[in-house]
Amino acid sequence: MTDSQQFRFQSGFPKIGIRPTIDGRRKGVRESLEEQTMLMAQSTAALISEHLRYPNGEPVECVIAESCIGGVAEAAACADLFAKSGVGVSITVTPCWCYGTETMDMDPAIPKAVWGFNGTERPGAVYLAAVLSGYAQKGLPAFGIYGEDVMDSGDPTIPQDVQGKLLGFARAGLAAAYMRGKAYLSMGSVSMGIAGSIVNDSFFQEYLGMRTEYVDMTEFVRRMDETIYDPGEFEKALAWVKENCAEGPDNNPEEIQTSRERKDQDWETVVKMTIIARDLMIGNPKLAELGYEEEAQGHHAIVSGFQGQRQWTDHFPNGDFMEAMLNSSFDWNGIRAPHIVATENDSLNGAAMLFGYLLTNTAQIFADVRTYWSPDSVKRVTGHTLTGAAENGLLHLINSGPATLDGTGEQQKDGKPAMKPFWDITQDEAQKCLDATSWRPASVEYFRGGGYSSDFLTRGGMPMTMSRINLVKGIGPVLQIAEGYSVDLPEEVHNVLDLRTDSTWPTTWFAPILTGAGAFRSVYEVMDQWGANHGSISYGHIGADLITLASILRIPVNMHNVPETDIFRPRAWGLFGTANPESADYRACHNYGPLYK
Ligand SMILES: C[C@H](O)[C@@H](O)[C@@H](O)C(=O)CO
Ligand SMILES: [Mn+2]
Repeated sequence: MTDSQQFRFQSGFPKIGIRPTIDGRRKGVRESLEEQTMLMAQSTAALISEHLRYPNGEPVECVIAESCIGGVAEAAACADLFAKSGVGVSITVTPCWCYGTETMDMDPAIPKAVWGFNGTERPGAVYLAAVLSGYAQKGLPAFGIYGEDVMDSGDPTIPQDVQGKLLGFARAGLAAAYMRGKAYLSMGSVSMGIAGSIVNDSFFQEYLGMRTEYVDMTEFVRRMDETIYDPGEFEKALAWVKENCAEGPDNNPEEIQTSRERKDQDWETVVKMTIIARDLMIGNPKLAELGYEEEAQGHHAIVSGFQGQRQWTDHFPNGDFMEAMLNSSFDWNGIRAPHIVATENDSLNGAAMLFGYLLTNTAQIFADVRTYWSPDSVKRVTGHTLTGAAENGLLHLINSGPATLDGTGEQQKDGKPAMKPFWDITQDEAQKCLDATSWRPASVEYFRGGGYSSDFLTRGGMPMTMSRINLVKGIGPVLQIAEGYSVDLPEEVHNVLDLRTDSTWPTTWFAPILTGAGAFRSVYEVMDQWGANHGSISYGHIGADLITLASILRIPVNMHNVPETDIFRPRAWGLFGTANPESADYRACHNYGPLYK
């Protein structure tokens, strides 16, 4: 990892705190349980560190309480240790009965779970039920975990179903803990009246624990004019771009095409914009060496958005190259963690991208949800009958070039197209993503200031999840989720459909999985129920993790196609009703309110 990457992660990562709770009765009971209880804590920590990684690729760290927790004094000592150690998520583990309210984790801002060993020699699951009733009574949502099958006392293994819940909770808890205290950086203001780019400080502050930072786009002009960037990096980047970013044909009517000279100048501008946007987000120690200590600090941004349209793009090259490169897992500095940047400053799509990124450590595709192509419409204009995952119709996901180049699908997992965490991406795969992308001179009617849009076609067969946050006055944020697949169309069919729209932009053909109910009755219905013009698309079926994260943040989910058996929310959600989990979710989120209010 390069220095600038380390610098970016300098504020460190939240740890997972493990709390082994125990029956406090000495002279027999406690002594007989110490070893088994501590072992549960150790094996939980080992499971987490083995399977989960931080955004810089290092294993997630756990902190185990110094002693088992048999009562309030030990609970308080553990809370002190956790506060000192940077613990952001807690998991309580026990094989036995313990005293509920005396041993519980009382910190309201820490996502919490309890694993009660399912044995019958000692009643871990009875403690679990008792302490969860305490959490419900005290308004502190907690996740409850116990295995389906009864185990023998002293069995040190973690059953598969318990592993799944521990890891699912830990992934979502860490995502919530990591975004806390970071910033959304709004570069510019509202783009073309898009409501999601009215960056809402209450949403970020109260639901995500984040700041909102705002810079005017004139800051880019100042930094370009006054050379407030690393000129050495600029030269390196420009040479790399000439080598690796092939310019595609100009699609503009001949009379409005820009000159070669202007196009070359645009390349220089978009490369500078990319470096500047990154420096604005995370800072750059190099700027301090150049005499710009304040600028070197950056805005502590974990996600940003660029207004672009219209004032900027009416005069300067558009933000597509900058957004696409920052969102990708590689650039002239090599393979690295993606930066999360929302186009058109759509901060609500940016927040969904952030969720997807923190849950998977992979890049996210930003796209317009542009067109529902029914099987009949495709047949009418191309003569082609849609089959396979696409048989019920397709959504055309396409925007003016901000999508991550990882979205080409040129990386592989088990020989199939994939998007991977940066530490699993090979040089060859990064190169293939670049080679599959051409940079088309921007459509000048839309973008008077020129620039370049990335043009690629996502490979089919990737499991994908599209999500989006919408703000509803009177409710607050709600999350929508659609799991599905990217789809390959025969080349001539793709060309006919793509040429009807802006063919200089990247396309993902997406087929949501239908369930036959609600918004997932049909592909048409999914498009019709989408709450805004944009979606964030993640590799993999991550709907269950998104639902767990949303419940931690008290954001209700208004549509999803995740199988009910995969859904994991705090135990108290069931106390709001069990026959209709969707409306119970709304009532629970409303009851608890935002996590940081
Ligand atoms: C060029 C156009 O303004 C596009 O950028 C527009 O279709 C959008 O992406 C709206 O979200
Ligand atoms: Mn858009």
